[in-house]
Amino acid sequence: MNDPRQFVTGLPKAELHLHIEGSLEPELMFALAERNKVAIPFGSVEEIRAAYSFTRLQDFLDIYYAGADVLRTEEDFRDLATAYFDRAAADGVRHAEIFFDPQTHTDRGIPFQVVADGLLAGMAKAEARHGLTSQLILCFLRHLDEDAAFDTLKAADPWLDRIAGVGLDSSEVGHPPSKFARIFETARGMGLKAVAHAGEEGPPEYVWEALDLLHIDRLDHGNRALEDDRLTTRLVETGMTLTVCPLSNLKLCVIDDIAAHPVDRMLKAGLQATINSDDPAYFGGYVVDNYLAVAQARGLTREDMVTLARNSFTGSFLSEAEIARHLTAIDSYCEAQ
Ligand SMILES: Nc1ncnc2[nH]cnc12
Ligand SMILES: [Zn+2]
Repeated sequence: MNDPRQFVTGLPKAELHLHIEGSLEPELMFALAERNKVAIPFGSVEEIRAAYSFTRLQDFLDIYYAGADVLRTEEDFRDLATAYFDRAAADGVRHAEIFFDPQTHTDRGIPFQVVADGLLAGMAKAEARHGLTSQLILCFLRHLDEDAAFDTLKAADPWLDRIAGVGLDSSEVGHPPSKFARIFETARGMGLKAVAHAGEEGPPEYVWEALDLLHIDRLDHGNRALEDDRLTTRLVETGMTLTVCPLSNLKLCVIDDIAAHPVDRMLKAGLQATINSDDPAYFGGYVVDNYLAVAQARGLTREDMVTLARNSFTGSFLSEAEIARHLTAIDSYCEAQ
């Protein structure tokens, strides 16, 4: 098969870095605004898309939190998740570990139950419809304080058997992982996995803190870890999975040009890099678009793409048996090419 898009689409893969609120496409934003009689500051879908021009993470976050205001009911969260899973399934995603930001909703008066049950309904539907499995990762907003994170974990208590782990997202610089050491310790003590955004805009020191203070199982982004050789060695030696998001890096100006993306340097260094879409509705592409963007810009081989797909399963929170089943599916796919 010569067409790279066809090859990458057919390649079984997992998506490990996806903010479900960041999959809210302008069309659905518009439809939900109408359904819920919520005023939005845009006259058309085109106007919304035209506003998606960012020079740094905070520009994006401001518009992303504003967009989430149209999400009001369980049905809205279910429809949001369903739209993402339908799109992901079309991209050959077999398993997804999705982030959600409960505080973005509870702070607007939307109960945790509405958010969680809506998303879980979408997840069940995706498994029935596409055989696509998924897990939920509850993210704490790092621009808020530790008490707010503890309140959120308490609100999540009845759902903890359906939540795989906790994460840390939002404005990175000025909000180091150390601010959340105690909540991560509590969450890990409850048996939850731990992930954190670090080294996206923040310095390598934040990645060190995520490792040493939050004891993360997976590192979200991690681009700036490459600035520190000792840190890179630590990540390689511990087999830490990095959830890398090329189009996000480009749109948020973490890199100036996609041709400067470090994913092949990461692979060459021995890092367990994976490819993900982060906030696809805002950054102009789903997971296959992200693979293809770096494949083209950095001359990745098919072998590299297979490595990235394999890493997405080995870095997932699936059981060993489930990981082995997906890796066998990748082998069978490659043999059939
Ligand atoms: N790329 C990103 N970095 C930090 N917080 C986020 N929330 C949604 N997308 C994010
Ligand atoms: Zn992210």
